[in-house]
Amino acid sequence: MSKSFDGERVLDGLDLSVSEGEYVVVLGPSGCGKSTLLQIIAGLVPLDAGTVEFALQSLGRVAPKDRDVAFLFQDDRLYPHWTLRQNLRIAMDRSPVKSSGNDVMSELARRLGIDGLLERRPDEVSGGQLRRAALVKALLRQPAVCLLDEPLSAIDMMLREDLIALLADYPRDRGSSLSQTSILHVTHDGEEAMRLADRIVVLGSGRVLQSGTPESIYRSPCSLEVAKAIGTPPANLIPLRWLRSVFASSYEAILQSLPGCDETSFLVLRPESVEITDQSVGNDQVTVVSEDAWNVTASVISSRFVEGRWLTRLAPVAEPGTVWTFATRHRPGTIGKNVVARIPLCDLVAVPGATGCTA
Ligand SMILES: Nc1ncnc2c1ncn2[C@@H]1O[C@H](COP(=O)(O)OP(=O)(O)OP(=O)(O)O)[C@@H](O)[C@H]1O
Repeated sequence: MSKSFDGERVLDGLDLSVSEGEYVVVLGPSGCGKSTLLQIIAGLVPLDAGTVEFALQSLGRVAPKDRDVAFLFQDDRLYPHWTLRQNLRIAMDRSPVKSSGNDVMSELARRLGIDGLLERRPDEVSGGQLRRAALVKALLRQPAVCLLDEPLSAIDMMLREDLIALLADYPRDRGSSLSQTSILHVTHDGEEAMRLADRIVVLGSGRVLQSGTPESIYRSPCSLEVAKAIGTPPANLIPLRWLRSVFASSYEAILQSLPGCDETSFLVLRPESVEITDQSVGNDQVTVVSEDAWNVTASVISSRFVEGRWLTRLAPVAEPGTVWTFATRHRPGTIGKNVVARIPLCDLVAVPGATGCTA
C-alpha cells in the first residue's frame, strides 16, 4: 500500500500481513507512518494505491463501522457524560460474542485495577485510569483485529508493567476471548516491542525494513536502521574500514569471511556481547585476533551501575575518538585505566552502511 500527504510519500509500497491470533508490533520512529497505517486498516484514511484485505476479501468498500476492527487511538476519549461502565458497554454491544461480555468486562477491569471505578464518569478518574478504561474498551469488542496506537505511552512505570503483563498474557491465555484476535500494536519503543510481539515489523522510509521474531531482529538486524531500532543501550556500530587500520595484514581475510560486506559496511556489536578483563596493560598493547575472538585494549571512560548491570563506556586505544558502551555483570576496571574487551566473533553481525535490505 502507498499513501502520500500533500505530495509527501508516507507509506511507499508497504506490504504487511498478520495471521489470526498473532501479536505484531510495528516499530518505527516518530513520523514514519505508523498511525497512518492503522488508520488505513480501520478505513479512516483512504489509500492512494494498494488494498487492505481481511480473509482474502478486499475491505475497500467496507465502511469503518462495519470492519471487525477495534482501535485504541493515541488520545482515546470516552463519552464524557457516561460512566466508564456505560462506555464499556457500547463496546460489548458491538461485540459478536455478547454472551460472555459481562464476564470479560469484569475480568479485564479487575486485571487493570479499574473495577472499582466503573460507575465514575471520565472526568472523575485520572489520566492513567482513563487510558486503562480505553484499553479495556478496545479489547472488549473481541474483534478480529485490534489496532493499538502507542497504548503504553505517557503511562507511569508501575502501571506500564501491569499493562504489559495484561497484553503479553491475556490474548494468549487458553480460552481467552482474545485468543483468535490479531493484534497490531504500533510503537517507537524497542523494548516494548521486544516484550510483547510474536513478530516485530520495523518500518522505515515508508516500507517494511525487516520482519521477524524479537530474537531474530535483535540478533540478526539486516541494516543499520534496524540495528539502531532495538536495544538499550543501543548496539555499538563498528565501521569495517576501522578493521583495515587495526588488523592490517589479516583485513582482506576478515572481509572475505563476512559475506556481502564492503568498506562501507558496519559490524553490529551488542553491549552485552563482551567480557571485560581488568588487566593492567599499557597503551602500546595492540588489538589481536584469536580464532574465535578479538581482544581490544580500551580505556575506561565511565562505569555506572544501572538495573543490575554495569554500563561501561570504553574508548579503544587503536581508534581515538570512538566510544563503545558495554553492559557487564561485574564492575570493570578503574576509570582512566586500560582494560581488555574480549569480543566473540560469533556475536558480530555485518550490515550494509547505507539503508539496506527489505526482509
Ligand atoms: N491528515 C494528515 N495530513 C497531512 N499530513 C499528515 C496527516 N496525517 C499524518 N500526516 C503526516 O504523515 C507522517 C506520518 O504520520 P503518522 O502520524 O502516521 O506517524 P507516526 O509514525 O504514527 O508518528 P508518531 O509516532 O509521532 O505518532 C507525518 O509526517 C505526519 O505529519
